[in-house]
Amino acid sequence: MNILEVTHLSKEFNLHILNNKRIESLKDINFTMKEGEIIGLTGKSGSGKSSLMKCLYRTYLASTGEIIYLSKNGAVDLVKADDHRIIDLRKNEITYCSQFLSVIPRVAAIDVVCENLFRVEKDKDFARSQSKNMLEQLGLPYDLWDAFPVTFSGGEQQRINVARAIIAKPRFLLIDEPTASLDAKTKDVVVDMILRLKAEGTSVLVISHDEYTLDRLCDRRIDLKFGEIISEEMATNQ
Ligand SMILES: Nc1ncnc2c1ncn2[C@@H]1O[C@H](COP(=O)(O)OP(=O)(O)OP(=O)(O)O)[C@@H](O)[C@H]1O
Repeated sequence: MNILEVTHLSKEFNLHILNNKRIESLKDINFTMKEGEIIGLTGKSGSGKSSLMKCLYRTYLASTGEIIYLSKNGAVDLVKADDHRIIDLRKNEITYCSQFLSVIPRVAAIDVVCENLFRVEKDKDFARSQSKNMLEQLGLPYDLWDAFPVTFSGGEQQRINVARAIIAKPRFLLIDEPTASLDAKTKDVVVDMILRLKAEGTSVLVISHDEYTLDRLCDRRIDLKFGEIISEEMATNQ
């Protein structure tokens, strides 16, 4: 069953301060995604990968087209859905993990990771134990668990970001460069965590420039160039 059907999606920006200069970041994008599938979005810098992800999460409102998402409560067009529906989907089904961690200052790493789980898990001690478990698997030094992530290194922040995004096991995960600043061992831990989510039914759209990560994760790749899909390929291990 398809969890996502994207048809004739385009996104353009009108830059008012530059005399209404028009930038077409996505042009007539069409693809479908099966439930439980992992699709890798690839393409050079500026090809439109993040724009596509942001349209799916409704950070950007698409200029034209449809994004039909099959939610637990039926199909919804993410372009036309009202803001309440989008907020509800973000709370309960769709998680977006950007490349960079943004956090409230002075919240301990362990609580940042718990944030999404607190929404669905009433037992706070259980949520904290899940968070500790993830930080341990990701090799975040014990000393940092109650420290504030704003001061962490790039790789440490990335681990917090990924842990926070996947701890509540979203139904649909949009994840941008999950392994970019990680060493080989931690990269494998993150890839294994995402594959475990897939095994439990999560559908994943992942942006990555890392061939190893893409090879291990993806069922299919969609390659973008100048805002258009130039190829769609099944992974060789399929
Ligand atoms: N908010 C915005 N306002 C104006 N132009 C934008 C905006 N967001 C994206 N763009 C433009 O859309 C095009 C695609 O950008 P996008 O960030 O989607 O590329 P990308 O493939 O994700 O690149 P990267 O790999 O470097 O992150 C670029 O030309 C960019 O300048």
